Amino acid sequence: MLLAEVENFEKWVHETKFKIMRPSTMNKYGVVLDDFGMKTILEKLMESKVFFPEVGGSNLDSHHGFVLEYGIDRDADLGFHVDDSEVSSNVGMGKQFSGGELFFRGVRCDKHVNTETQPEEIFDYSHVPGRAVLHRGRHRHGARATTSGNRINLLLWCRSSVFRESRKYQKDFSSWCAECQRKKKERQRQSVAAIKMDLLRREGQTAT
Ligand SMILES: O=C(O)CCC(=O)C(=O)O
Ligand SMILES: [Fe+2]
Repeated sequence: MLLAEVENFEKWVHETKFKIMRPSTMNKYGVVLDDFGMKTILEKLMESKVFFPEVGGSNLDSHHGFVLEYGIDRDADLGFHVDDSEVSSNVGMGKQFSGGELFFRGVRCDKHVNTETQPEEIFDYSHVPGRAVLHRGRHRHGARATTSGNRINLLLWCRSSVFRESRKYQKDFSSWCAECQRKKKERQRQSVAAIKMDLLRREGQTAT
């Protein structure tokens, strides 16, 4: 039913040449669900989530919900990005398609968003219609080209104003940014090595 609504809406937009807001600057197609009466149901969906508390997942209080369509006459793929969300839900809605795999490449804070991907962070996923993928908004990802058929997805970007406010005063995001975590471990390793060196040096001095 939702897909029929989306199709009708797209047809109407095409026929009337009506200018609508697309879900984000990355999409030429796709519709924002709040625009056709789905605000309350999306709020309920968002409130039911308690995943990813380290990125505000237990304090979600606003959302951006939309449907995306890929394939011939629609968008082909989606470039590498992070979402403007704390937690994102991505539901595969069909239809018949090939291609369109999602690729994930590690969670990053603003400062480290363009840093190298580590081998263990490479994760590709072929979306199955009817299944939802839930991920941190800061988990870098993209969607490969849909090579045949139509791929349609329901996206819900969930945000937490409390998390966003608290983030302004922090520098270290090692509880969720993999690069902050690596840097912190490296600092700890260096400081342990320096202490060991110092102890050895002092032991050497007392022995002579
Ligand atoms: O097409 C997809 O499955 C990915 C969509 C997405 O990542 C987004 O809209 O933020
Ligand atoms: Fe995304």
